[in-house]
Amino acid sequence: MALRAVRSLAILSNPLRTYSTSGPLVNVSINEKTGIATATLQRPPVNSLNLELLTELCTTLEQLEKNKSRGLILTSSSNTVFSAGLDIYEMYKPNMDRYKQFWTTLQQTWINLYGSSYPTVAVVNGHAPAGGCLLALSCEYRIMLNNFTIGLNETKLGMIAPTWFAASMRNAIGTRQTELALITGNLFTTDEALKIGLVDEVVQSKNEALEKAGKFFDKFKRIPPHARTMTKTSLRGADIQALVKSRNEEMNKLTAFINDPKLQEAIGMYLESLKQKQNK
Ligand SMILES: CCCCCCCCCCC/C=C/C(=O)SCCNC(=O)CCNC(=O)[C@H](O)C(C)(C)COP(=O)(O)OP(=O)(O)OC[C@H]1O[C@@H](n2cnc3c(N)ncnc32)[C@H](O)[C@@H]1OP(=O)(O)O
Repeated sequence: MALRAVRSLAILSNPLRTYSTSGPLVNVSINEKTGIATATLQRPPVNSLNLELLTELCTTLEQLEKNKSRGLILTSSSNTVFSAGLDIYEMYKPNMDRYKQFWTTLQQTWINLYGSSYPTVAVVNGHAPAGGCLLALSCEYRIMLNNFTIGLNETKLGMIAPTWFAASMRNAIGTRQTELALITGNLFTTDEALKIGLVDEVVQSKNEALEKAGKFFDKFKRIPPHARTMTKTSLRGADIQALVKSRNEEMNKLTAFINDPKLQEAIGMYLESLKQKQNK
């Protein structure tokens, strides 16, 4: 908390610096006038989150923090998928060293995004199941285009959403709705998501979403950044601390979980069903 306060106070005195962190999987552009960064996920066909994409995103978020970013818009280069969630191939017959690196990077990406000192908006311009929904939930504000689905559907896949996935959802829609959403593994339509507060606004086009995102950032023009950041930390800090404390324990459980032959069989069948869908 104290460190964050010092860092956020520094925002008041440091001028904005320009920098480039674009990589092949995450394009980063900075609006010179507003200082707002846009990170666009670009791993076709569905922006599934593999180790390489997560590493780029994690580094981008670290750079934005270091450079005292004014804000971040997280979006997708696809017209139909924001992110299909974790890359299922990272969990299917995994190499255990890579698997551990993958989870460590996912955890750190969440810590950086959920706990960022700068304001964050997800422009959800396509489907956002599971890990895709997690990314959106980790932002402060979600603007979604119509006719897509979003939710933490892990139970439908025979998996469990980790506690910090659940905490991110609870932060947005409260305990009751989170419990219902998680046990049913529901994927919400855009309108259903709006109704329960899983997204904040529904729009018809990406341009409209970007315009609304600008209005969200404008709200902070007259708010001292340190007050904003400390308030965010007071609301989200406990969730982050809970993961920081249980990181190793979680890794041990995940390792045992992923090596269960029944789970591997289920993942294999799920991958097959996704492939079959394409053949229809
Ligand atoms: C304390 C410790 C104990 C806790 C234990 C925790 C246990 C682990 C927790 C795991 C949490 C998991 C989180 C996840 O994110 S799992 C991933 C869930 N995601 C999904 O189920 C989405 C699957 N995809 C889709 O529904 C559709 O693809 C989508 C709607 C997103 C897009 O549809 P579209 O028709 O546009 O595209 P296709 O379905 O045809 O897909 C195109 C190709 O992409 C492949 N694909 C899709 N999704 C994924 C994915 N998530 N990973 C890898 N690959 C994916 C798909 O197979 C197609 O491939 P081919 O072109 O090769 O056929």
